[in-house]
Amino acid sequence: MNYAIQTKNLCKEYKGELRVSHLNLNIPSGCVYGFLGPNGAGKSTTMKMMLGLVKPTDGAVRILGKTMNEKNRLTVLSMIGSLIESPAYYGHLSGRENLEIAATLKGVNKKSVSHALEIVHLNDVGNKKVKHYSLGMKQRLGIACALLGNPKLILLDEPTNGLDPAGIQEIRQLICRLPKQYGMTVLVSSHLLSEIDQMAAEIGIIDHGELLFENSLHVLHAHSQESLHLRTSEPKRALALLKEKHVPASLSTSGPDRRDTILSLPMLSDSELSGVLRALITDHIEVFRIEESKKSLEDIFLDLTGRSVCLS
Ligand SMILES: Nc1ncnc2c1ncn2[C@@H]1O[C@H](COP(=O)(O)OP(=O)(O)OP(=O)(O)O)[C@@H](O)[C@H]1O
Repeated sequence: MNYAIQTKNLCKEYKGELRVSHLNLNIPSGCVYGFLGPNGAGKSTTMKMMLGLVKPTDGAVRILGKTMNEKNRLTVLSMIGSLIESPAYYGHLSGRENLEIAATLKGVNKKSVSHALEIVHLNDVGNKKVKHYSLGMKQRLGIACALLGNPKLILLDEPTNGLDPAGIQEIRQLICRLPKQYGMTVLVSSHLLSEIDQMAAEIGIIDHGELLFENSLHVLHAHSQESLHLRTSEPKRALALLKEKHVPASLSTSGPDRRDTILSLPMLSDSELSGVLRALITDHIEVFRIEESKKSLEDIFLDLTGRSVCLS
């Protein structure tokens, strides 16, 4: 596989504490990679190390096939765009003028300003003063700035923080378009699994500086099969009966004091379920209630890693 970023044993220590610990990330090229973790997990520190803004205590960062070192740092960084902290703008200048200044500072052709404004859908308001922009527009301008010079890779640290739902939606759609339309790799961090779920193909989950999970989102979802839960008059006898019929079933408890014993089954087709119900009723077991449920991504994550992380 082709990787846009790989980190090898990447560590950062602050005041004697490892805040990023032996991180081995593998970020495939041409996708949106969601870098997830609760506040303080070490996401920003990791991204800053990728951008050479923070010096690793140990380990290495490989970007677009090159292991970053003092000699090649500037060449490597010229291939990356980033939005790490809230961008600062000149409010009395237009979005376009702000980008032109950024282009000059970056040594990028000013022609790329129009293209960047187009990608983030700000071309209509490019000549408006930034002080009149909404927060969402300012954030899109920040992404436009990251896009100057057509980088192959962009790093966005919590780009939807503080935005209203409409602004979040705009940024999300914009991020999803970047790999498809422009062949870019996007590394986007968030503390919200639900948000990453809507835009990333690959995810890495970090907590207390350690990588807990890295895989495609499909793998998480593959574990999220729906299941059926039956409340019956005699759960134990129902379980035995279904086992006899080779229906994979199990018992679990629910309710306020966990007093209700529930029969859980994998999702069945209509005809399979009607067969199960017929067997129970024929055996004089009453079925009071049937519910369908789907595991939340947090639950799946807990099953996979044995660790509970608050990502909602
Ligand atoms: N310059 C610094 N000096 C000392 N400690 C730091 C420094 N920068 C970050 N830390 C600590 O490192 C840990 C990871 O911080 P980091 O900002 O990377 O987390 P994060 O996952 O990006 O979370 P958030 O979204 O809250 O920024 C935190 O405990 C933080 O206090």
